[in-house]
Amino acid sequence: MLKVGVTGGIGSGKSLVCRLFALLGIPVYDSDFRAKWVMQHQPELQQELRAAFGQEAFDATTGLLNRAYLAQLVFHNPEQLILLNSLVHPQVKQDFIDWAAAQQNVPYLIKEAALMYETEAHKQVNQMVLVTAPEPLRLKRTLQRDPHRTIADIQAIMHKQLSDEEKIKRVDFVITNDEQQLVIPQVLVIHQQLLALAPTYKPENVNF
Ligand SMILES: CC(C)(COP(=O)(O)OP(=O)(O)OC[C@H]1O[C@@H](n2cnc3c(N)ncnc32)[C@H](O)[C@@H]1O)[C@@H](O)C(=O)NCCC(=O)NCCS
Ligand SMILES: Nc1ncnc2c1ncn2[C@@H]1O[C@H](COP(=O)(O)OP(=O)(O)OP(=O)(O)O)[C@@H](O)[C@H]1O
Repeated sequence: MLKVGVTGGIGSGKSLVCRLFALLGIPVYDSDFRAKWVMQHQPELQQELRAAFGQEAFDATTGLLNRAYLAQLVFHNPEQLILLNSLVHPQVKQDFIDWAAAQQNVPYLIKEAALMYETEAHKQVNQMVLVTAPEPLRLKRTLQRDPHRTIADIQAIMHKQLSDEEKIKRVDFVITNDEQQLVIPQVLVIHQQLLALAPTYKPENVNF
Protein backbone atom coordinates (compact mmCIF):
# COMPACT_ATOMS: atom_id res chain seq x y z
CA MET A 1 0.00 0.00 0.00
CA LEU A 2 1.11 3.55 -0.69
CA LYS A 3 2.55 5.10 2.46
CA VAL A 4 2.86 8.88 2.67
CA GLY A 5 4.91 10.89 5.14
CA VAL A 6 3.68 14.31 6.23
CA THR A 7 6.46 16.32 7.81
CA GLY A 8 7.20 19.90 8.83
CA GLY A 9 8.81 21.75 11.71
CA ILE A 10 7.21 22.61 15.01
CA GLY A 11 4.11 24.79 14.48
CA SER A 12 4.10 24.38 10.70
CA GLY A 13 0.57 22.95 10.77
CA LYS A 14 1.17 19.24 10.13
CA SER A 15 -1.58 18.20 12.51
CA LEU A 16 -4.02 20.64 10.93
CA VAL A 17 -3.19 19.34 7.43
CA CYS A 18 -3.46 15.74 8.64
CA ARG A 19 -6.90 16.44 10.06
CA LEU A 20 -7.93 17.42 6.51
CA PHE A 21 -6.53 14.18 5.07
CA ALA A 22 -8.33 12.27 7.83
CA LEU A 23 -11.60 13.97 6.81
CA LEU A 24 -10.99 12.56 3.33
CA GLY A 25 -10.93 9.08 4.90
CA ILE A 26 -7.16 8.62 5.05
CA PRO A 27 -5.80 6.97 8.23
CA VAL A 28 -3.12 9.05 9.96
CA TYR A 29 -0.38 7.80 12.28
CA ASP A 30 0.59 10.61 14.69
CA SER A 31 4.24 9.96 15.61
CA ASP A 32 4.41 12.53 18.46
CA PHE A 33 1.33 11.01 20.09
CA ARG A 34 2.44 7.41 19.55
CA ALA A 35 5.96 8.12 20.82
CA LYS A 36 4.47 9.28 24.11
CA TRP A 37 2.03 6.35 24.09
CA VAL A 38 4.81 3.75 23.81
CA MET A 39 6.84 5.57 26.49
CA GLN A 40 3.84 5.36 28.80
CA HIS A 41 2.73 1.82 27.98
CA GLN A 42 5.79 -0.33 27.26
CA PRO A 43 7.17 -1.55 30.62
CA GLU A 44 10.67 -2.29 29.26
CA LEU A 45 10.98 1.13 27.67
CA GLN A 46 9.65 2.72 30.85
CA GLN A 47 12.41 1.00 32.85
CA GLU A 48 15.02 2.19 30.37
CA LEU A 49 13.70 5.75 30.63
CA ARG A 50 13.83 5.66 34.44
CA ALA A 51 17.37 4.29 34.30
CA ALA A 52 18.49 6.94 31.80
CA PHE A 53 16.70 10.03 33.12
CA GLY A 54 15.86 9.20 36.74
CA GLN A 55 12.61 8.31 38.50
CA GLU A 56 11.36 11.86 37.73
CA ALA A 57 10.78 10.72 34.13
CA PHE A 58 7.38 9.58 35.45
CA ASP A 59 5.21 11.41 37.96
CA ALA A 60 5.53 9.73 41.36
CA THR A 61 1.80 10.09 42.12
CA THR A 62 0.09 9.51 38.80
CA GLY A 63 2.74 7.40 37.04
CA LEU A 64 2.27 9.56 33.95
CA LEU A 65 5.17 10.46 31.65
CA ASN A 66 6.69 13.70 32.96
CA ARG A 67 6.73 15.54 29.64
CA ALA A 68 7.72 18.93 31.01
CA TYR A 69 10.69 17.45 32.90
CA LEU A 70 11.88 15.47 29.88
CA ALA A 71 11.38 18.40 27.48
CA GLN A 72 13.51 20.70 29.65
CA LEU A 73 16.15 18.00 29.93
CA VAL A 74 16.48 16.88 26.32
CA PHE A 75 15.73 19.97 24.25
CA HIS A 76 18.49 21.89 26.01
CA ASN A 77 21.04 19.07 26.07
CA PRO A 78 22.07 17.36 22.80
CA GLU A 79 23.53 14.26 24.50
CA GLN A 80 20.36 13.63 26.47
CA LEU A 81 18.28 14.09 23.32
CA ILE A 82 20.40 11.54 21.44
CA LEU A 83 19.91 9.12 24.33
CA LEU A 84 16.13 9.63 24.40
CA ASN A 85 15.92 9.28 20.63
CA SER A 86 17.94 6.06 20.71
CA LEU A 87 15.49 4.54 23.21
CA VAL A 88 12.23 5.78 21.68
CA HIS A 89 12.68 5.90 17.91
CA PRO A 90 13.15 2.14 17.32
CA GLN A 91 9.92 1.52 19.27
CA VAL A 92 8.02 4.10 17.20
CA LYS A 93 9.38 2.60 14.01
CA GLN A 94 8.03 -0.84 14.97
CA ASP A 95 4.77 0.62 16.25
CA PHE A 96 4.22 2.24 12.83
CA ILE A 97 4.93 -1.05 11.02
CA ASP A 98 2.31 -2.79 13.20
CA TRP A 99 -0.22 0.02 12.71
CA ALA A 100 0.34 0.14 8.94
CA ALA A 101 -0.10 -3.63 8.64
CA ALA A 102 -3.52 -3.33 10.27
CA GLN A 103 -4.84 -0.76 7.77
CA GLN A 104 -7.20 -2.33 5.23
CA ASN A 105 -9.27 -1.08 2.31
CA VAL A 106 -7.83 2.42 2.15
CA PRO A 107 -6.08 3.89 -0.91
CA TYR A 108 -3.11 5.12 1.09
CA LEU A 109 -2.08 5.97 4.64
CA ILE A 110 -0.15 8.78 6.29
CA LYS A 111 2.67 8.88 8.82
CA GLU A 112 2.80 12.35 10.41
CA ALA A 113 6.18 13.19 11.97
CA ALA A 114 8.27 16.30 12.59
CA LEU A 115 11.32 14.07 12.36
CA MET A 116 11.53 12.10 9.15
CA TYR A 117 14.94 12.43 7.56
CA GLU A 118 16.51 12.91 11.01
CA THR A 119 15.29 9.45 12.09
CA GLU A 120 15.39 7.78 8.66
CA ALA A 121 11.62 7.30 9.00
CA HIS A 122 11.38 8.52 5.40
CA LYS A 123 12.49 5.01 4.43
CA GLN A 124 9.19 3.72 5.82
CA VAL A 125 7.14 5.76 3.33
CA ASN A 126 6.96 6.08 -0.46
CA GLN A 127 6.01 9.73 -0.90
CA MET A 128 6.73 12.77 1.24
CA VAL A 129 4.68 15.92 1.84
CA LEU A 130 6.24 18.94 3.54
CA VAL A 131 4.08 21.46 5.39
CA THR A 132 5.93 24.73 5.46
CA ALA A 133 5.38 28.11 7.10
CA PRO A 134 7.69 31.05 7.88
CA GLU A 135 9.64 30.57 11.11
CA PRO A 136 8.21 33.66 12.91
CA LEU A 137 4.68 32.41 12.23
CA ARG A 138 5.58 28.93 13.49
CA LEU A 139 6.99 30.50 16.63
CA LYS A 140 3.87 32.64 17.17
CA ARG A 141 1.51 29.69 16.65
CA THR A 142 3.46 27.42 18.98
CA LEU A 143 3.58 30.08 21.70
CA GLN A 144 -0.20 30.39 21.46
CA ARG A 145 -0.81 26.62 21.39
CA ASP A 146 1.77 25.71 24.09
CA PRO A 147 1.70 28.54 26.66
CA HIS A 148 4.01 26.50 28.93
CA ARG A 149 6.89 26.88 26.43
CA THR A 150 9.11 29.98 26.23
CA ILE A 151 10.49 31.45 23.00
CA ALA A 152 13.86 29.91 23.93
CA ASP A 153 12.22 26.47 24.41
CA ILE A 154 10.62 26.62 20.96
CA GLN A 155 13.78 27.86 19.28
CA ALA A 156 15.73 25.04 20.95
CA ILE A 157 13.30 22.51 19.44
CA MET A 158 13.50 24.21 16.01
CA HIS A 159 17.26 23.87 16.08
CA LYS A 160 16.94 20.12 16.69
CA GLN A 161 14.94 19.75 13.48
CA LEU A 162 16.19 19.90 9.89
CA SER A 163 15.44 23.27 8.24
CA ASP A 164 12.72 23.67 5.61
CA GLU A 165 15.44 24.57 3.08
CA GLU A 166 16.96 21.11 3.56
CA LYS A 167 13.65 19.26 3.58
CA ILE A 168 12.20 21.02 0.55
CA LYS A 169 14.95 19.54 -1.66
CA ARG A 170 13.92 16.02 -0.71
CA VAL A 171 10.11 15.95 -0.61
CA ASP A 172 7.61 15.16 -3.37
CA PHE A 173 4.90 17.68 -2.42
CA VAL A 174 4.84 20.98 -0.54
CA ILE A 175 1.91 22.57 1.29
CA THR A 176 2.40 26.24 2.12
CA ASN A 177 0.57 27.05 5.36
CA ASP A 178 1.47 30.72 5.62
CA GLU A 179 -2.07 32.04 6.20
CA GLN A 180 -1.91 33.67 2.76
CA GLN A 181 -2.50 30.64 0.56
CA LEU A 182 -5.58 28.49 1.13
CA VAL A 183 -4.71 25.10 2.62
CA ILE A 184 -7.76 23.01 1.70
CA PRO A 185 -7.30 23.33 -2.10
CA GLN A 186 -3.62 22.35 -1.75
CA VAL A 187 -4.61 19.25 0.23
CA LEU A 188 -7.28 18.30 -2.33
CA VAL A 189 -4.84 18.54 -5.25
CA ILE A 190 -2.26 16.36 -3.49
CA HIS A 191 -4.95 13.89 -2.42
CA GLN A 192 -5.99 13.46 -6.07
CA GLN A 193 -2.37 12.92 -7.10
CA LEU A 194 -1.85 10.37 -4.35
CA LEU A 195 -5.06 8.55 -5.33
CA ALA A 196 -3.71 8.32 -8.88
CA LEU A 197 -0.36 6.95 -7.63
CA ALA A 198 -1.85 4.52 -5.11
CA PRO A 199 -2.60 1.56 -7.44
CA THR A 200 1.07 1.40 -8.53
CA TYR A 201 2.32 0.72 -4.97
CA LYS A 202 2.72 -2.74 -3.51
CA PRO A 203 4.04 -3.50 0.01
CA GLU A 204 7.45 -4.53 -1.36
CA ASN A 205 8.08 -0.96 -2.57
CA VAL A 206 8.77 0.04 1.02
CA ASN A 207 12.36 -0.27 2.19
CA PHE A 208 11.83 -0.82 5.94
C1 LIG B 1 10.41 15.18 25.26
C2 LIG B 1 8.92 14.97 25.19
C3 LIG B 1 8.44 14.02 26.29
C4 LIG B 1 8.24 16.35 25.37
O1 LIG B 1 6.86 16.21 25.23
P1 LIG B 1 5.94 17.50 24.88
O2 LIG B 1 4.52 17.03 24.97
O3 LIG B 1 6.37 18.65 25.71
O4 LIG B 1 6.31 17.90 23.41
P2 LIG B 1 5.80 17.30 22.01
O5 LIG B 1 5.97 15.82 21.98
O6 LIG B 1 4.45 17.85 21.73
O7 LIG B 1 6.87 17.91 21.02
C5 LIG B 1 6.97 19.31 20.82
C6 LIG B 1 7.66 19.53 19.49
O8 LIG B 1 8.96 18.97 19.53
C7 LIG B 1 9.12 18.05 18.49
N1 LIG B 1 9.95 16.93 18.96
C8 LIG B 1 9.60 15.92 19.78
N2 LIG B 1 10.63 15.11 20.00
C9 LIG B 1 11.66 15.61 19.27
C10 LIG B 1 13.00 15.20 19.06
N3 LIG B 1 13.44 14.06 19.60
N4 LIG B 1 13.79 15.97 18.27
C11 LIG B 1 13.31 17.09 17.67
N5 LIG B 1 12.05 17.54 17.83
C12 LIG B 1 11.24 16.79 18.61
C13 LIG B 1 7.71 17.58 18.16
O9 LIG B 1 7.59 17.10 16.87
C14 LIG B 1 6.93 18.86 18.32
O10 LIG B 1 7.09 19.68 17.20
C15 LIG B 1 8.49 14.39 23.80
O11 LIG B 1 8.66 15.35 22.79
C16 LIG B 1 9.26 13.15 23.43
O12 LIG B 1 9.07 12.13 24.02
N6 LIG B 1 10.16 13.24 22.44
C17 LIG B 1 11.00 12.12 22.07
C18 LIG B 1 10.29 11.22 21.11
C19 LIG B 1 10.29 11.80 19.72
O13 LIG B 1 11.32 11.92 19.08
N7 LIG B 1 9.10 12.15 19.23
C20 LIG B 1 8.99 12.70 17.91
C21 LIG B 1 8.36 11.76 16.97
S1 LIG B 1 9.10 10.15 16.85
N1 LIG C 1 -3.39 28.22 8.66
C1 LIG C 1 -3.55 28.37 9.97
N2 LIG C 1 -4.26 29.41 10.46
C2 LIG C 1 -4.40 29.58 11.78
N3 LIG C 1 -3.87 28.78 12.73
C3 LIG C 1 -3.16 27.73 12.30
C4 LIG C 1 -2.96 27.47 10.91
N4 LIG C 1 -2.20 26.35 10.80
C5 LIG C 1 -1.95 25.92 12.05
N5 LIG C 1 -2.52 26.75 12.95
C6 LIG C 1 -2.46 26.61 14.42
O1 LIG C 1 -1.08 26.63 14.77
C7 LIG C 1 -0.81 25.68 15.80
C8 LIG C 1 0.24 24.69 15.28
O2 LIG C 1 -0.36 23.88 14.29
P1 LIG C 1 -0.21 22.29 14.37
O3 LIG C 1 -0.43 21.81 15.76
O4 LIG C 1 -1.04 21.69 13.28
O5 LIG C 1 1.35 22.21 14.00
P2 LIG C 1 2.31 20.97 13.95
O6 LIG C 1 3.16 21.13 12.75
O7 LIG C 1 1.52 19.70 14.07
O8 LIG C 1 3.19 21.24 15.25
P3 LIG C 1 4.01 20.22 16.20
O9 LIG C 1 5.17 19.71 15.43
O10 LIG C 1 4.43 21.07 17.33
O11 LIG C 1 3.05 19.13 16.62
C9 LIG C 1 -2.12 25.02 16.16
O12 LIG C 1 -2.67 25.66 17.28
C10 LIG C 1 -2.98 25.25 14.91
O13 LIG C 1 -4.34 25.27 15.19
